Amino acid sequence: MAGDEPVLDVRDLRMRYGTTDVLTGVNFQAHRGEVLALLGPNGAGKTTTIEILEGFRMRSAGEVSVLGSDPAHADERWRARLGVVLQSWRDHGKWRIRDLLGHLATFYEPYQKPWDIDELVNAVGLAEHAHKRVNKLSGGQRRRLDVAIGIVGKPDVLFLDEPTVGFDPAARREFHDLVHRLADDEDTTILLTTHDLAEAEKLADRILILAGGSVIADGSADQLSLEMSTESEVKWTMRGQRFVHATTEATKFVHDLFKQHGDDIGDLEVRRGSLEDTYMAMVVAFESGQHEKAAREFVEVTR
Ligand SMILES: Nc1ncnc2c1ncn2[C@@H]1O[C@H](COP(=O)(O)OP(=O)(O)OP(=O)(O)O)[C@@H](O)[C@H]1O
Repeated sequence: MAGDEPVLDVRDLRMRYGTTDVLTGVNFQAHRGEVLALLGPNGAGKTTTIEILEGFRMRSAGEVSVLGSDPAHADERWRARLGVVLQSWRDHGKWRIRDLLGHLATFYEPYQKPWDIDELVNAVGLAEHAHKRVNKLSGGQRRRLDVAIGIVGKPDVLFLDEPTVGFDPAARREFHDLVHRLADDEDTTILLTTHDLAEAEKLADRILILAGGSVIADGSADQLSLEMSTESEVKWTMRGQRFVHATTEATKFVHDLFKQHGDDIGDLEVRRGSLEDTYMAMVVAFESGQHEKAAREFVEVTR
């Protein structure tokens, strides 16, 4: 695979369950070391998309390439370059953590050098539980183990389906550091789904919003915020009083504020609209567009 070829290349991907079209033409690419967050309402088709890319589910139509191969026809060597963290992992209850990870690592050995198990157990924050049985772990610790299982083979591509559900704030922060480390130091390409928009904003180089069967937005959190002209919040103090103003033109507003009040302004703070504001605006705009379209079509049909 050439260096500049996309690691993930999805063109006009379609998926139909029975008579229901869930994906109606999904398009996106990802390059080496990029972190993508796939967002969208419940039932939008995020897990379906990821499962097709993992080779776990056959698509109805479209072209998909992962690491230069079609997941529907890829071999063991290809699979060994993939890391997968599912929404819930199968039960390995009786295994001790260190033994389980060591055992799983042997599957990757013919193809590439897996993680050193002690280093891995440390990286996911399970060092003090390494000799415990899986069924003795708490929910959050289980999830950490899921992540360890997903990355034990040092994958080139990592798929994470809602990886931090059940994590406490410390585990969440450790996990974010781990994702940055994998992307920056190991050049791992990462596609994750999450409903935690602050997490997506923190982790992802690019955000994809899936709605109505296709990708309705693709860009960095900043780009999407600009596209939707999401309002920023400007806060300042003046003569002992606090002020707040919401504006889509924060720079101009601050400039005018200083022109008018100069040195009287103190404690100035500008907060760009969060990804949550942008996401909500985009999904609401998309859904109201869909309703209008459906209403127009209804009028046309009944005319
Ligand atoms: N095996 C299946 N057979 C029939 N329908 C399915 C199947 N799997 C998923 N679906 C349907 O496809 C749609 C998309 O499901 P999917 O799990 O991909 O969505 P999602 O975006 O991951 O949702 P969530 O945010 O709730 O996890 C849903 O309406 C779901 O009911």
